[in-house]
Formats: sequence, C-alpha cells, structure tokens
Amino acid sequence: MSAPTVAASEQRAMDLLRFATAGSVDDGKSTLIGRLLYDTKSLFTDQLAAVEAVSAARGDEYTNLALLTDGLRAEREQGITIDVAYRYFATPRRKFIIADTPGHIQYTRNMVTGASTADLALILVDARKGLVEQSRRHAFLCSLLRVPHLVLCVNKMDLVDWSQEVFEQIADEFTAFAAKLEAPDLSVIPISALKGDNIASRSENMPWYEGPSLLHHLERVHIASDRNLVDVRFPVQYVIRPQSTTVTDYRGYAGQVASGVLKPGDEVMVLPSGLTSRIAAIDTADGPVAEAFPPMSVTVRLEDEIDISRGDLICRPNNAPAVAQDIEAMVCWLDESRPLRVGGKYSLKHTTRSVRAVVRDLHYRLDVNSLHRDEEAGELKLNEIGRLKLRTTAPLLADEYRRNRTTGGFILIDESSNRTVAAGMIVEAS
Ligand SMILES: Nc1nc2c(ncn2[C@@H]2O[C@H](COP(=O)(O)OP(=O)(O)OP(=O)(O)O)[C@@H](O)[C@H]2O)c(=O)[nH]1
Repeated sequence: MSAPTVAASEQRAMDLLRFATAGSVDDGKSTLIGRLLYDTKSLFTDQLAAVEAVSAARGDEYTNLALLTDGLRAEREQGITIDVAYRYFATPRRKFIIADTPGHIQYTRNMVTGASTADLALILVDARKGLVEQSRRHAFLCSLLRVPHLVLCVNKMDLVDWSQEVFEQIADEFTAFAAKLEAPDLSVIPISALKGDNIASRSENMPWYEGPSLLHHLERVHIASDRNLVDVRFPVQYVIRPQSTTVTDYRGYAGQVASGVLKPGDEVMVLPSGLTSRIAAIDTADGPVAEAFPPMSVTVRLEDEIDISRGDLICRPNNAPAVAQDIEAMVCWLDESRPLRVGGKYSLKHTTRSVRAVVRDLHYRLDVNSLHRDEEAGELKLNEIGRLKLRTTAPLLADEYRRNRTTGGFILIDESSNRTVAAGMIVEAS
C-alpha cells in the first residue's frame, strides 16, 4: 500500500541533478550559468531587465549573462571560508542545483566542496586556449571525488569559427588524459555560452556535431544507478529520547540514509557496539514509511532498547563497514597557512562522528598533470594531493570511498583555527 509513496519519492530524488562547474578564470562559467538560467526561463524579469540595461550601457553587443552572477561573485570576494555559490533552475524533466565553484587555482578547496556531492561535473575550457593545467587538475579531482559523470564543455566556439578541427583536438587530448584516470562517464560538447549554441538546443553553426545540447544531456544523464542501494549505512545524527511530552515512550534515531534501503522488520546491527535488533518503524515528517533510501532523512525506531549515541551507525549484520583506527587515504590539502606534515594532529570529521587523528605517514605526493608519484615529498602544500596513513583516537565506521562517498569521505579540521584543512577519501580502513 505504501509502495506508490516510495516510488513517488524515489522519482523525486531521481529528478534532481546536482552539478558543479569548474574551469579556469574567464573560461565562461558565469556566462554559461547565466545562459542556462536564461534559456530555462529561471530568471525574474527584473533581474533580466537590469542585466539588459547594464549590457546596453556598457555597449556590449550581447546581453552580458555573466552579470547575472555578479551578485554571487561579490559574496565570494568577502572571503567566506568554504565558498561555493548554489543556483537552482528547473525544466519540465528535472530540477537542477549548480554548485558554482570559482576557477582560480587557490579555490581548489571550493571545487572539492562543490564536487563532493555532485552527480556531474562540468569542466569548461576556452576553445582558443585548449586544455590548461586547471582543466587537468579539475578532471583529476572529479575522478578522485568520484563524481560519476563528467562533461567537458569546449566554450567560445564562436571565436574559433566553429571549427570542428579545434574541437576535436581538445576533445582527443582530454579523452586521452581522462583515460589515465579512473574516469567516470565522459561527454565532450562544443558550445558558445555567450551566443547560446548547443546550450538549450543544437547549434546551427556546428552541423558537424552530432551529440546532444548541454541541457538535453543534463536532463537525461542517468543518475539513479549511481546510488548505492546495496550497503545499508545509516549514521545516527540525533537520538530522540523519551521525553516528558505527550509521547512518553518514544525513542528513535534520526539521520540521513547514506546508502542502502531500510525497511521495518529488517534485522540490523549497531556499530561500534555490534548489538543487533530489528527495525520497528521508520518515521518521517510526513508519517511512517515502508522504506527509506538515500538521501532520505528519517527517524528509525528499533524493537529493542539498546544504547545508541550520535555518531553510531546502523547497518545489516552481514554487511558492515570496517570499525577502524588505521586509515589509508588520499587527501587534498586545503590550507594555505600551514602545510600537512607527518606527525600533524587534527580533528577528523567522518559522517556524524568527530575523532582526533594523527598523520602517521605521507606515502607520496601526486603531480596531477603527469600523475607522477613523488615518494620523497615531506609535506603537502595548498591544493596538493597525496596519499597518507592516519591513526584515529576512536574507531571510524568506514567504507572505501570508491564504494561509498559518504562513509568513505572525511575532512580534517585544524583545532586551533577551526578551519577545514583537508578533504580525504578513504582507500583502506582497518
Ligand atoms: N565570444 C565569447 N565570449 C564568451 C563566451 N563565454 C564567455 N565569454 C566571455 O568571456 C569573458 C569571461 O566570461 P565569464 O563568464 O565572466 O568567465 P568565468 O569563467 O565565469 O570567470 P571567473 O568566474 O572569473 O572564473 C566574458 O567577457 C564573457 O563575455 C563565448 O561563448 N563566446
């Protein structure tokens, strides 16, 4: 009886695509975002009128769509720590959330933040310049963060006479680089963000291009199968204890389903205690449900009263993550003031759990252009990526990042400044 409800909410979850934009300065990200908002009629008329007026006053030949994101840029320049601007738009087929990540090299941290939850990353290059170091770096980060879908947009095709040859050369070079990565699904699209070619509809200026327009691709890219519905992972965010309120005997565990499907009656195990019970009910703001799956936020009630705290994890007895204090991980260093060094101590935040961690070893630093591993490196500076070994003071309930982006990812926080200094992806936990 509750099946239709589940199908409907699953449908809703699938209808949302989160994507991140990346590229270096001036490749046209703001223009592209402005164009997507414009072509999908996601702008308020007064926003559009203001942009048209400013463009005319500046003598721009075209409506300067990049101006639409100027407000966002101003916020950005105030130096908010993790600084990703989110924009929303929708078409009849899907809703979209864009994480607009600034292109300058020092903003790699923002790119990491934006891409870590993205279904798709869109990397822009300027057709006149071709691939630059940033394009490779971003592609590498997307592969490291396991963003399942990657789109390279070769922009400003109008400035290279819509040349098939220029496009193919860039596409070939990028495809060759992506082949060296654990590359996700890759598409390459020639566009002109400014003029709208291959954005909402196929361009008449590039009849040689036979693929879909960008929007068509974004609307149809298949993301449902990217979700892990196999491994039940439910990190407990809050324990709702019996209160002296109307419902005196209520005890539930609230959180967001990271992966897998939970149903009343399922046998579950709680970590780190290892105690088992069965799910009595699953509650949501709209009432009880017959199933919960990612990314639903629910409250789980169990048949037995067991001692569970925030940071514990509910899974299935025959499919549990590692309960581990020795962590092998890839990290991207995000702190400009101090490098990462062996012996450094940090606070490590993993799902709903915070523990302390010490860096035991730095195995190598990776050059993202050549993919060369420097085993002699003694530190990681801003934006550098390396593989290291960490030891935590209390166990993590962890999976490999490749298997689970939620229970496989973590951040390191500097305790004195409370700043996020690294994003990490677990390679092995024991
Ligand atoms: N001719 C042409 N110019 C473009 C195109 N797309 C963007 N531009 C121009 O390129 C310049 C930079 O575009 P922006 O959209 O501001 O670039 P950005 O990547 O957002 O820049 P940052 O946010 O500073 O990294 C602007 O002058 C745009 O008008 C295009 O398709 N064709």
